[in-house]
Amino acid sequence: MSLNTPNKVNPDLASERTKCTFNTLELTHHLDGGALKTEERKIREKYFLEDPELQSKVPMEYLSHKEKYEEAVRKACLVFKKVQQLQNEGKGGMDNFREILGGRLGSAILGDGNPLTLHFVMFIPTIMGQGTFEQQAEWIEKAWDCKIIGTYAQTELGHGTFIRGLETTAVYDPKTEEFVLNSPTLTSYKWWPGGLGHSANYAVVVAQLYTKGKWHGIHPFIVQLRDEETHMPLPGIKIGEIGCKLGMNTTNNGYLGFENVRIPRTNMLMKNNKVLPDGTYESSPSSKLTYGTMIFVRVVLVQDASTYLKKAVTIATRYSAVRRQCQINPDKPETQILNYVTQQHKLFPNIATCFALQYAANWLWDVYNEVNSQLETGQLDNLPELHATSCVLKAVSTADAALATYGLVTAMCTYEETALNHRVPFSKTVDWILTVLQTAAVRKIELANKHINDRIKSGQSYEEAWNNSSIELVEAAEIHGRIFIVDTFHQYVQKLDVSDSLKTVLKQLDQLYAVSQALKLSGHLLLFTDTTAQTIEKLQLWLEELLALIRPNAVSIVDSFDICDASLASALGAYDGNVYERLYEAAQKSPLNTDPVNKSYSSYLKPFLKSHL
Ligand SMILES: Cc1cc2nc3c(=O)[nH]c(=O)nc-3n(C[C@H](O)[C@H](O)[C@H](O)COP(=O)(O)OP(=O)(O)OC[C@H]3O[C@@H](n4cnc5c(N)ncnc54)[C@H](O)[C@@H]3O)c2cc1C
Repeated sequence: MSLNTPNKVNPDLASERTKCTFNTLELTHHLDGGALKTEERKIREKYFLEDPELQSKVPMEYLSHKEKYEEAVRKACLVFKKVQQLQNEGKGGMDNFREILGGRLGSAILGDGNPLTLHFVMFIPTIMGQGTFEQQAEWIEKAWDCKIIGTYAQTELGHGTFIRGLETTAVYDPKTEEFVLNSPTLTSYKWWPGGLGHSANYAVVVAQLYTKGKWHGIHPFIVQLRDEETHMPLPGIKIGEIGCKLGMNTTNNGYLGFENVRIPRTNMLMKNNKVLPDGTYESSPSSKLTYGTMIFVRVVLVQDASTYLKKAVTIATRYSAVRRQCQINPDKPETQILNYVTQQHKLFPNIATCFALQYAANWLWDVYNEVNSQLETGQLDNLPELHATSCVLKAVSTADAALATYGLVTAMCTYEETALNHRVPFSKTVDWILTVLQTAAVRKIELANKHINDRIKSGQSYEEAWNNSSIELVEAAEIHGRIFIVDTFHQYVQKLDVSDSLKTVLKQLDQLYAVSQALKLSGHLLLFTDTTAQTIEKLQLWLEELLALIRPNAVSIVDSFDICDASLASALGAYDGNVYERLYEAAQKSPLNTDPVNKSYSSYLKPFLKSHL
């Protein structure tokens, strides 16, 4: 089926599209970053999604765990060969990789994860960020050309969040100028890394460094895991896949143990810290630089959260326009479920969230690149702020996206100077919402800080007091993250150079996002600001007004995301809205439907039925 070429469009969906008050193509171009970017994206989608080799003969969901992995490796290799082909034709660039590895195109081809993603998302960036020029020269080309496939092995069975507690050891032996890697316990086994099970033959391994009998903390090492020809695990490498998980079952997450595995001294990534041939250790100005790759991944995750949410709301909004159920007026026919305000309330704030997260992700991407270039010149001042903002945005965006698809900044507040003690009378503006949310955030932090100090005065250590106050601290961080997203959305919309009709729609979405967040945080507003119950009521009415304003454009807004049917991979969300035909067609692909009577009938059901219990 070609991309987004409508068959006969469902009449309800067609009628929704006639109500649109703005130019959907203008919005598509705006979201893509310009008409040229839209064109490039469409060419890329056609190039990948219309390749018959990238389609599965039997839908992946019906395969066994092992078959799924094998099919995923087949597709992943083909995908990266095709990316390479694009690079060779001069059509390369970051966008190919971001689209293929990220939510939009990547998840369309490999919906349950790509076993080679870690190679591009973490192995290569870690070498680029933490390798010396010599190390980059040695490894990057091989890695780019996929002569080797790497992963990033940090987490251990017993150690996740607490990275300093990792147990894998790398002990320097100056006689041979090698590090000796060991996994002293079961809890020290690496656990989780994507592609580690059976795909990668190299890994960046994070281990505790010892040299001249002294411990120097965690450091990254490039370790060969498998023979480059036979792919057999090398001596001393204990490796496998961790098994079935709730999701991402084709990412080939693996485990890894070491028994006296020797690697050359030059395999320690030494841009920041060094071990000289005689074992002398030279440390970097900031040990925090080791965490750079994790920040990169968080930045990408915020973008992906927006992409996944766009897919989800496209499917849900189109289906809600097609599906008719019950009556609002008993003497009228069944109504489109999109007419129920509760359904609009489920959908439209999430549509607004797609925009909010995309603008926040754009901001984060720009700041990430800026801070990275500052790091090159040894300037570290903005690293903590980037770390904190990327953490909270990742947490808020993925949680909100997960809530919709399924069902910290630090205690040092940046608004301290705002001194918001005066009364701020209600006005139906996003600026008013921002002001009261900021006041609530400041007071929340003040209160958490007071509780930490009270606990310290009553004899608790600072760390205990922090842990005991951490519910409030996390809530304060979450409020801060949400204010940040509301603010970024609002700023973007103010500056936009688009037609008046589109600006009107984006302003409605901006307001809807802000009002939804204010209502979500209404408990804090009532507690910490002079917001009254009457004001909350006004916010609620404003929300309902916005839902009604957005209603006529809902289908057209999600159409503007321009996610083709092959990428949506949904019977309910296809552009033509022929949901019932598509559901029936999809059911026919179930392997259970190949035989009219399944063999379990004669084996179990029949004897059971005839046994006269
Ligand atoms: C799909 C997937 C892919 C992954 N890929 C990789 C990979 O490629 N490479 C890799 O190295 N790792 C990978 N990981 C591992 C991932 O980095 C860890 O899961 C993550 O760091 C959290 O560690 P944990 O799961 O051990 O949780 P834990 O550290 O055990 O934390 C469990 C919970 O305890 C609480 N907690 C822990 N510490 C604190 C604290 N200080 N304060 C308050 N609460 C706390 C939190 O609520 C947390 O959610 C992957 C994980 C998943 C799920």
